[in-house]
Amino acid sequence: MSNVLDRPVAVASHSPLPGADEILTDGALGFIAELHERFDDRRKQLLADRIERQKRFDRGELPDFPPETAHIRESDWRIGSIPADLQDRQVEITGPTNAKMVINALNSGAKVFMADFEDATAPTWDELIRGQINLRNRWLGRLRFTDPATGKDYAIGPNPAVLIVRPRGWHLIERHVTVRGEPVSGALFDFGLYVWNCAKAALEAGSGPYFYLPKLESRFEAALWSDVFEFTEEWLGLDRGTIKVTVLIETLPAAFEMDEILYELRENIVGLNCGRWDYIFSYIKRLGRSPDRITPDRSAMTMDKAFLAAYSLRLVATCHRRGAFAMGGMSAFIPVKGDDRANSEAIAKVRADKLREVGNGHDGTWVAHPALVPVALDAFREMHGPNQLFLIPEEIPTRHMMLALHQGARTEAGARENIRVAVQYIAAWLGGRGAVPLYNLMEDAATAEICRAQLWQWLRFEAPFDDGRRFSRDLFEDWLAEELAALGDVPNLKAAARLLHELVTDDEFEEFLTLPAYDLLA
Ligand SMILES: CC(=O)SCCNC(=O)CCNC(=O)[C@H](O)C(C)(C)COP(=O)(O)OP(=O)(O)OC[C@H]1O[C@@H](n2cnc3c(N)ncnc32)[C@H](O)[C@@H]1OP(=O)(O)O
Ligand SMILES: O=CC(=O)O
Ligand SMILES: [Mg+2]
Repeated sequence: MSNVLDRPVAVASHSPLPGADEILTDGALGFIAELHERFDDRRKQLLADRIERQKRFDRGELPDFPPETAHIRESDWRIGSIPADLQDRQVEITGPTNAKMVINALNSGAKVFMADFEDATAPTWDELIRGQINLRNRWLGRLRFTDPATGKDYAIGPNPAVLIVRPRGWHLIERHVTVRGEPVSGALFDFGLYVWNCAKAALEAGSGPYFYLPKLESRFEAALWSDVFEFTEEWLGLDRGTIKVTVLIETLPAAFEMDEILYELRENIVGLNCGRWDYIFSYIKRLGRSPDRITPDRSAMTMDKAFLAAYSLRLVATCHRRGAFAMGGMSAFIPVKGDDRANSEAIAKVRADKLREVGNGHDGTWVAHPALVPVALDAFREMHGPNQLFLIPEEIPTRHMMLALHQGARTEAGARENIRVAVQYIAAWLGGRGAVPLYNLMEDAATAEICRAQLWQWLRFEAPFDDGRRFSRDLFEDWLAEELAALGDVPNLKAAARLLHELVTDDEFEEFLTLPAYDLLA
């Protein structure tokens, strides 16, 4: 069902969720319609530009620092002010927006909670709307939850984490809201609804409308966000620069425009973050058709080596020169239940990852689970202060280092793991869950993208494995069938397997697995 109003706004909703009418007001929908009318054509053009650029990468072009913006990289300028409650970003917990997790994350002892409508969320209408209601309730001081399974009551305690919201990337649409019959952008919907409903309440509470921006590919995409913010601040009567954002550098092209992204967003930006999982995915996606860039097993691509190490160091150097925070990223290890030894090993790996980030000069990091907050806080105590903005590394990784491929084997175990993880993750996503624990690792949209992208790349080149075999269509079909049989009766597994099969065997590389998956999402 949809209502098309004259000043175009349309909302289709499956079920009347309690509280939805309080956030989906005429004012909020009118504002989202304004965002759509003003900015959606540009969004679509920028997505088309990504595809054009991909054609050049496919012909062998490699990312480089744009010559036309050398003046931005070479001149001295700094970003605008950073609010008091964003000065200490040492440990940030991330997670989906359901009430229990929001409350647990706010109470976790982390400095910041990033409420995620992107990698950790399967964007069903109910999940999105409930998430927005929960975030608004946080600012209205009325967020509560009783777990029906345990009867336990949840409420926000003293000193909650600072709230930052991650809207979806530019590529996704929100099909339940249309303007002149066209679905609006998921990013503009998530951003618009939150900022409309919560900006003033957040400011009154001494915080502000803070966002993480995912999956940007260029300075032009940053400039689009900047214009969205300028318009929003004017529309809502906020001072210029009230909205504050941290941009994830999680695509290979964006890593070559970090200065430019900071510059375009200088009124609103406070830092960059190493979104390592999408970054690996982007490396495979953008350069994956080159036979000399066939990646090794996912587990061999670690942050201390090759293109990942180079980009972390370059991000620190770029940010600190401009007075911006250089955030680390997410270690995928999570606590292991019922096995003390495996748990200690997982914790030790997280600690080592966080100490590496401190050593690289990062100002803070991400964790996926409340039990990891003290581990990361302890590692970041090594910084001897709330941040390391004063630290400007002298050696800045070169273009060559930024493109260096990880070395390592491709193995049957690695391929089977990619199949198992991708298929189970897609099944969970189709069931409405965007982050899941699998084999003692946190898996979300970004990590699952790596799995399916590697399978596609290996199949395309019949990549050699360590045992002398090459990864062929027959092997893929056999291993997929065997892994599915071993998994047994998992909800949505058949649909997930069909989608994975299509993604891996198609000649074309699908930009995001969540695009075809969204068509299947109930
Ligand atoms: C690549 C990227 O983009 S990373 C960012 C996106 N990804 C994420 O945000 C993932 C966040 N993490 C999670 O979703 C979860 O921790 C998972 C899926 C990895 C693991 O989930 P589970 O195995 O169900 O967690 P587990 O059972 O250990 O949870 C124990 C308790 O901690 C809570 N918890 C777990 N993770 C979180 C979290 N990230 N935030 C808040 N609370 C959490 C649970 O709600 C549960 O609370 P309870 O004891 O009150 O019932
Ligand atoms: O969003 C974070 C990532 O690693 O991807
Ligand atoms: Mg990501």
